[in-house]
Amino acid sequence: MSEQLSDEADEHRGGFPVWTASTAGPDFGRFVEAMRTLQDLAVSADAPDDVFALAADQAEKLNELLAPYKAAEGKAPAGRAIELPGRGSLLMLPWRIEKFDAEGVRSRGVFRRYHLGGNGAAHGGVLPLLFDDLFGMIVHAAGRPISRTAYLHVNYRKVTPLEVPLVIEGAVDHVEGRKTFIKARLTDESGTLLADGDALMVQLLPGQP
Ligand SMILES: CCCCCCCCCC(=O)SCCNC(=O)CCNC(=O)[C@H](O)C(C)(C)COP(=O)(O)OP(=O)(O)OC[C@H]1O[C@@H](n2cnc3c(N)ncnc32)[C@H](O)[C@@H]1OP(=O)(O)O
Repeated sequence: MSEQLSDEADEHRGGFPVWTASTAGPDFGRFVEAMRTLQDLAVSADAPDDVFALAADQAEKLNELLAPYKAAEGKAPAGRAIELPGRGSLLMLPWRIEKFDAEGVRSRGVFRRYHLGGNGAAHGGVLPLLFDDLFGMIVHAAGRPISRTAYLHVNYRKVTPLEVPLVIEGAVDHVEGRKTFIKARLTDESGTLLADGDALMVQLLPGQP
């Protein structure tokens, strides 16, 4: 990430660094998808111990392969590969953005086995992650200065299923000075409301992390 911030940029970015999109090659996307499947299997496999021993050997080898390439924040393609689900970050939900403009942001995807909470439903903790990431994008798409979430409220209206195509959409509700108030809804493809949320994003002051 670039550390070269002009005074003018600082007014709109607080102490936030400048980000650039990743130019990762095609195999990065394949790697991320394989890792997502591995996450699904890591939380669902019921294998004999000798199979887990082999899996551990291979996972340790993979760690050895990648460890020399560990980079500072903003350098790795994860999180910056905007063409990939979840921007290529395993932390993010593997959803794809289909609308991104000043009127709002919409993305689609599924919760996978990795996101299981209990009795077939998505874990309650992953919904705020989905909403918070969307809220950050909404602020950016609306052309608001870089802001951080001051609060985030999620109403769980129905249990959220796994492996079912879902859509989340939200927009700026209103702005008061440094404060951007945002609302969003998570539905299934027939429009059934699963959760809705709202947040306050506060514009960073110059130098604020
Ligand atoms: C391409 C790049 C895209 C980048 C997107 C970046 C997205 C990043 C998203 C996140 O960072 S999420 C991470 C989780 N959030 C945090 O870690 C934020 C931690 N908290 C803070 O950093 C500060 O509390 C914060 C910057 C949010 C506000 O601190 P300030 O000292 O600058 O503001 P202040 O406390 O004076 O509050 C400013 C206004 O907001 C109001 N406010 C602040 N927190 C509030 C709250 N929790 N509830 C209600 N109102 C709140 C506060 O009352 C006040 O209202 P008024 O101006 O009307 O007086």
